[in-house]
Amino acid sequence: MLLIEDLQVELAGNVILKHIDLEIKPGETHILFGPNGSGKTSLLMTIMGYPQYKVIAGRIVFRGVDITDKPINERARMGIGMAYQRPPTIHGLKTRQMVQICAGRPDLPVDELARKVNFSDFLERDINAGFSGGEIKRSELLQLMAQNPDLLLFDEPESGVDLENISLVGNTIAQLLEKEFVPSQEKTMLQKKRERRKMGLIITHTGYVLNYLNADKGQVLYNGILSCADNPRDILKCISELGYEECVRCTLASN
Ligand SMILES: Nc1ncnc2c1ncn2[C@@H]1O[C@H](COP(=O)(O)OP(=O)(O)OP(=O)(O)O)[C@@H](O)[C@H]1O
Repeated sequence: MLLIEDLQVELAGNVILKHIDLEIKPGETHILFGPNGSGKTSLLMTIMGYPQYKVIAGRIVFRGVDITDKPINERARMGIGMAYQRPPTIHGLKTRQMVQICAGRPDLPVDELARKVNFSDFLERDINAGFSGGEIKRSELLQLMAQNPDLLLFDEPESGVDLENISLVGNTIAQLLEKEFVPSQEKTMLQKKRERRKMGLIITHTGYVLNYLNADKGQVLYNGILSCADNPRDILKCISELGYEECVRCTLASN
């Protein structure tokens, strides 16, 4: 389980996340909505452990361990992985090598994994060098497939992806989160659902990803404050019809 309690985060002298409480149970996927600049990426980067996001109060607990002060590599080892919105280009490091590093083992069937996300032609290119927006998203997915973490953080995985590849991205995310399964005679759908352990936190503006997986909960981050918790499709409808401020109004009214 991921448990965030009363988290406050400062970036470049400004408090960008205020009193965040969040709980993601094993098997759950949460969706994070919010206007530009509201702090969504900052929340994911803080969970991942980037030191420039300074935790000034509160704590982050992952699988029962307080990870608030733990470095990124240790969090990754514990099973946290992230698909970034704008990952850096690293000249001199081939995509194939990066994928092997993510897996932590040299015998990974990289070519087989790459075929699944239509990325075979990019393995010998330097990581992210000249990749288009959509290619970056598939590269990020490939790295996550290799790492196979228990908590997956996705920062706008569908943005910039063309219509042909959107189902590939959506279905790959569903597979990574163990959402996709065919009910068998031995196990019912409910039994399989209960066995799921992967946790997900996905930032989306468009909500396309909701067409490919069943998300358990949606939340709105507005001005650094988590301000609504509801069915993600209901939140998306509310935002498209009435705007983000309505989510804040709902929260204020219910408190
Ligand atoms: N390095 C930085 N120095 C100063 N301010 C920063 C820095 N990085 C981000 N910010 C600010 O922190 C705030 C939160 O940014 P963040 O990227 O978390 O927003 P977001 O909700 O993910 O936005 P978007 O939907 O546009 O991706 C913004 O006001 C942003 O300008």
